[in-house]
Amino acid sequence: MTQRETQPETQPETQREVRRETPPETRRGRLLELRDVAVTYRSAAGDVPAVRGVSLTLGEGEALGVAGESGSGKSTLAMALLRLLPKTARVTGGILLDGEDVLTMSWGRLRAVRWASASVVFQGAQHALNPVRRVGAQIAEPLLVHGTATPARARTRVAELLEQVGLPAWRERSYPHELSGGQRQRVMIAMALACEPHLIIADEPTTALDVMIQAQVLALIRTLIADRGISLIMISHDLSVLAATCDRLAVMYAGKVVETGPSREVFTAARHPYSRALAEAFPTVGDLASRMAPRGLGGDPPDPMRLPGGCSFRPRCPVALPSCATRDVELWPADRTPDGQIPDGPALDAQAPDGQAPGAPPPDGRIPPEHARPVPRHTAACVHVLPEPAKESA
Ligand SMILES: Nc1ncnc2c1ncn2[C@@H]1O[C@H](COP(=O)(O)OP(=O)(O)OP(=O)(O)O)[C@@H](O)[C@H]1O
Repeated sequence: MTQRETQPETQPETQREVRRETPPETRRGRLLELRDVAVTYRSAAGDVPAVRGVSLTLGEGEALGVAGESGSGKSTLAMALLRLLPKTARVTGGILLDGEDVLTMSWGRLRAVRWASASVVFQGAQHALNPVRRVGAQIAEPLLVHGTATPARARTRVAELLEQVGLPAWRERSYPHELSGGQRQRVMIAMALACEPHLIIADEPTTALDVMIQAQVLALIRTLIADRGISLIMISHDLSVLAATCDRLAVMYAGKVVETGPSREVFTAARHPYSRALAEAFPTVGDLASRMAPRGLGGDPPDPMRLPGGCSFRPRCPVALPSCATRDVELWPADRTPDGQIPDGPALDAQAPDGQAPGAPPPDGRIPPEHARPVPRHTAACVHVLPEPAKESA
């Protein structure tokens, strides 16, 4: 990077940094609603159920992180949002963007929606950018295709966009191979911003970058979406990156969302055993012990064509119960019993004093014994952590 190139302001990052949830008053309404979305690929070997009944909502100006291991269906879900999947994919359910169902809109309408209402930052800008076109022309393309700018205005706009993503205007004449990985990713972000969309879908936007550049690009994304009130769906296998960038997290396993919630809660006090394992799989920067011995996730994700019955995570789950072989994990709010009743006496959360480690019973014993379960906050709500679960015999 040359002296003339400006870097957007970055702040020191730690992998355990967790973004505070967007205050409710900044959310003006619901931008996106997924209703029971399922995606099945047809393949020579048979049908591959890549996404299995996902229902989610995204508020205006909200950032949602979708996490999960490789093969959990994150990219398939993200690409389904703008019907960017190959023809072998069959998508069912409802995808309401600004109240319009993406799955049933005409191709003409869909073309208008892409870039202008919602745009995508693909993983690996090296492959997403056209190698034989100057980056300025590529950033200008959505503006010209959508008729939102004349060629002269598009040129000015390209210079503005490059500056906003921390690149000098003269870079518009560069070809992708003349840029570093981080600079190419900035170009992708400039393209995504060009038509001032309401939603940006970022699929692993920093995966190919080194840690320092990753932090810069994440800080850039955070600043740009916050300044403009753009909603974000960010896909990553790295829960810590998502927790630092997004208001809410959705954790996917074997094509299903197994847990959603505010980033802070899902990252530091996950309820589902898989989310907990995923959060623990990443070392904490500054915590030598966790770096020396990061707790990997044992076993492999299941083959979507051969999913086990009941809970798909059961074969890898450290707290599986015999009943998990026949039914999925149920999560319920920490202040509710499994049948939805409010338990007698104050709930664990209500009683935990400030500064108290989540879930640890306070030393003064103010929590009635029946609520003081020795499990992290909200894991009290998970069927797996009710007192002394009987381990399934091998
Ligand atoms: N075109 C396709 N045809 C058949 N199966 C596919 C196709 N694309 C993806 N799959 C399968 O769908 C499942 C979900 O894949 P997907 O790429 O959405 O997962 P992912 O969580 O994004 O993984 P990664 O992080 O590795 O990109 C996987 O089992 C994958 O093999």
